[in-house]
Amino acid sequence: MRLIVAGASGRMGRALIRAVAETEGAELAGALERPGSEHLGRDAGELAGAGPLGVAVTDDALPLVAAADGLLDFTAPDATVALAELAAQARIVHVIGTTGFASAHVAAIEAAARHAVVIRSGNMSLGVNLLAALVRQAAKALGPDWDIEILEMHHRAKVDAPSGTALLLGQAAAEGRDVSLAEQSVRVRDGHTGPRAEGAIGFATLRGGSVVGDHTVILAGAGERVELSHRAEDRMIFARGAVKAALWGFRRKPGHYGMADVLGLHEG
Ligand SMILES: NC(=O)C1=CN([C@@H]2O[C@H](COP(=O)(O)OP(=O)(O)OC[C@H]3O[C@@H](n4cnc5c(N)ncnc54)[C@H](OP(=O)(O)O)[C@@H]3O)[C@@H](O)[C@H]2O)C=CC1
Ligand SMILES: O=C(O)C1=N[C@H](C(=O)O)C[C@H](O)C1
Repeated sequence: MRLIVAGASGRMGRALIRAVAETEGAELAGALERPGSEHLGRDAGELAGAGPLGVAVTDDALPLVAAADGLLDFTAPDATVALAELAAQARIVHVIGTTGFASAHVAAIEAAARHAVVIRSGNMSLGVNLLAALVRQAAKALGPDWDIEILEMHHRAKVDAPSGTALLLGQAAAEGRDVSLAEQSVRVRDGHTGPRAEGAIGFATLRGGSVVGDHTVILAGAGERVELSHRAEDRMIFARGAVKAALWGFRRKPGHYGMADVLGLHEG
């Protein structure tokens, strides 16, 4: 499968190039960066520490998309929406790891998914997607008397909050309780907040240092607490998940899929 990596010089872009290079059945067909990037023209493999791959970083998406089978995209919301339109026109698989979308971005991605395979997840690791299934089960089993709080910590350069993973875990908890996350979520607390709202799903965000990604879902009952955690130690877990998703999506029918589809984690 011929794959393009967007945001090739980014933290994830470099990991994705290495993941494509190490995966049988995948081949690097292009590496994209924004116009003006200091990395344009460089060999993508050398940029990523994978050795020369004979693919130069470019800002010209059109010819790449026309000749590829899939696009791995961990960039930024506006860039992802523009790439979704191109991927849909070319009917190639678009794997989206980007987070921090507003509802208008999601609507544009859903429109693109009517024409091509889109696989989007706030976290492409096996561990977090298994954790989401466990959170859904715990929220359902423990019921509304147990308060749910989601704590996440990431490196100092992360620009969006709560993380895509925290929102994914919040969604799993809401599904377990059969409530709407949008109606129950409390994303910020400050000042005289009053007591905790009944049924709330709370989020807390920490930023600092080089933390790849830590998430804990706390279910707090009267006199006891259950904590379900995941700690990412290496960005390759996300990159390998993204390549796996692209291979899974190749020649599948158009639609908006998630990692639970790729990993077969849908349970009752
Ligand atoms: N779903 C998952 O499993 C994971 C998701 N992520 C998400 O992936 C995204 C990227 O993370 P990370 O690699 O750490 O971030 P980086 O900032 O290191 O990389 C982002 C890359 O995208 C490029 N980019 C940004 N905006 C544009 C644009 N408008 N047009 C073209 N290129 C653009 C950046 O270029 P420039 O530097 O020039 O701005 C950069 O090369 C984030 O949303 C993050 O939350 C991260 C890890 C795992
Ligand atoms: O920006 C990051 O680094 C990460 N972003 C994703 C998120 O928002 O959850 C996934 C991972 O935790 C790393």
